[in-house]
Amino acid sequence: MTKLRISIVQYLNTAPLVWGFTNGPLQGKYDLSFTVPSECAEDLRAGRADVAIIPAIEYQRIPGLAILPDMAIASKHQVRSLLIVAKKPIEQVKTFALDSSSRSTQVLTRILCAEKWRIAPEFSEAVPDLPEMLDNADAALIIGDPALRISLGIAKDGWPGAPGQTVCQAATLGFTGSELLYVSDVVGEWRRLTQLPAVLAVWALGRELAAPELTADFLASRDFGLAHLGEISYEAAQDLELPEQALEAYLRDNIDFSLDAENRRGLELYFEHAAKLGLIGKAKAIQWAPAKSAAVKL
Ligand SMILES: C=C(O[C@@H]1C=C(C(=O)O)C=C[C@H]1O)C(=O)O
Repeated sequence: MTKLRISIVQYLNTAPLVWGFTNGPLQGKYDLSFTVPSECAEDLRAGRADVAIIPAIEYQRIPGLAILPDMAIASKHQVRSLLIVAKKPIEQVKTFALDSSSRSTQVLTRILCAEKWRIAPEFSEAVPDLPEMLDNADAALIIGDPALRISLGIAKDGWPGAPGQTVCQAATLGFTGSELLYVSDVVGEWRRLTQLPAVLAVWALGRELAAPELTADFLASRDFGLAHLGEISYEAAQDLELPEQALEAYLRDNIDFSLDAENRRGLELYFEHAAKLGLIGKAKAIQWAPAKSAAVKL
């Protein structure tokens, strides 16, 4: 039998979800590939993958999908790896470069601009290179490990600005075209707007493939990952050349790997806002893949 193909986000935040597949008892069972979130969605849409972790908004844009229950890349209060970096206070921003690896957070950013900051900047997409983005726009959205690296840098050298913002010298982030940069955490801003968490990514697959045994493998892989956060952080610290303790704190405190009731409410409200702004059609209800009644422990 050929192995199911799984398309996986290459950032650290997804490592716990797949640790059972990459470093645990389910190693070798599936055919794994790693890329940025926007490409994971394209892999599923184009049939290059059978299962993918997709930006949550893409569930609304790709027909015929089911979502695996109880798991996600979500964040309750502050995420640290989804950042808006602006050359001026956010209310004055007129041009905005959006990380082309992102789909979910691009939409969150547009919602925040329209409904929180009441600005209507001109948006463009760009590869995640902060100095280049800020050479061409007043503000930039950057996601994933490159954003986490920025967060860890400004934790040392920045200072608090307006509520939820950090201000730093532009030079701290390797940018010379302005004196100060204003950094906002996208989940922090979303939480202040809605009092709810943000769900960034979900496991999705074609409905015909959804089966309790498959859901059970993904849940078991996630639980195996959560039991090995120390090991995951140790390995990531070597790869990313970032401090192990800070990476472990990020995985424990900033990322939430569940789809609990509060996260599901956050996700539904997000779909409603996106539909209201015309970024998706009318939001469709979530079709869940079936699960076994009791979790399996690896
Ligand atoms: C928390 C994050 O969430 C990611 C953000 C995504 C998006 O903006 O489309 C998609 C997948 C997630 O892995 C992150 O990458 O830092």
